[in-house]
Amino acid sequence: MGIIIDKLSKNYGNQKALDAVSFSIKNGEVVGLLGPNGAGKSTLMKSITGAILPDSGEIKIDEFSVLNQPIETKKRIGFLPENNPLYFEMYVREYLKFVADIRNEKKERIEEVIQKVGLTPESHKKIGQLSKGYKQRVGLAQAILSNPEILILDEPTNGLDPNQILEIREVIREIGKSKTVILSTHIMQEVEALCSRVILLNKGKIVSDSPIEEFKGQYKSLEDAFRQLTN
Ligand SMILES: Nc1ncnc2c1ncn2[C@@H]1O[C@H](COP(=O)(O)OP(=O)(O)OP(=O)(O)O)[C@@H](O)[C@H]1O
Repeated sequence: MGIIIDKLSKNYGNQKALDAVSFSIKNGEVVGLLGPNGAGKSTLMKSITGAILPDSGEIKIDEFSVLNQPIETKKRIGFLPENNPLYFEMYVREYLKFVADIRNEKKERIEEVIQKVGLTPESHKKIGQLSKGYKQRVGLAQAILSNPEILILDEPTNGLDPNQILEIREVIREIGKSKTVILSTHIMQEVEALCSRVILLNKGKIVSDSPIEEFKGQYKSLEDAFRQLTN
């Protein structure tokens, strides 16, 4: 059970984005996916969600294949993409109802997720009127709407101010208690605060995969590890 990734490769033309990446994740793990710009993190995350197709290799979610049983695998995943695409003209509840309708979720779930991500004080507004931190909460709300087992969060705190970073982190920590989470970030403190395991990608390959304590034990700091392994 969990996620199994086997020899996953993806090229964009001549650009190798993923090069025979293999690893597995057990249910309940919170995995930090690190790597320099262009390392392949988003490509890996989008491949797990089924949003893009790999050139070769296989991904299984529980016993289901992302390629051959996409409905089963998509049901199990909540995804917050990089840059959090949202409909700015929609009101918060209108948007979440739209998502709930697409996914056949009960209306009651909307109020539950609004509360869970701390959106209540701003939930009467149009999405375009929200601050970046609150927009991010809307993105998280849609990701957890169907109560998925797995959450994939692509740079969830990117561009937020320090207060909002801490608040969103707290929301992720709370949600992550009962889910399998893969999150990408460039903020090392975020990995320390949230993750039990670190996978470091460089040029489409895994250059390190270990429990956070082990990873930290081998280097002076996470920044030091990042520099040494990706330079
Ligand atoms: N649609 C695309 N067409 C062409 N090349 C792409 C496309 N998407 C990604 N790439 C390339 O594939 C490589 C991996 O990109 P990817 O976005 O997965 O990296 P990343 O680790 O998420 O980077 P970042 O930290 O900057 O978000 C990069 O060289 C990127 O330019």
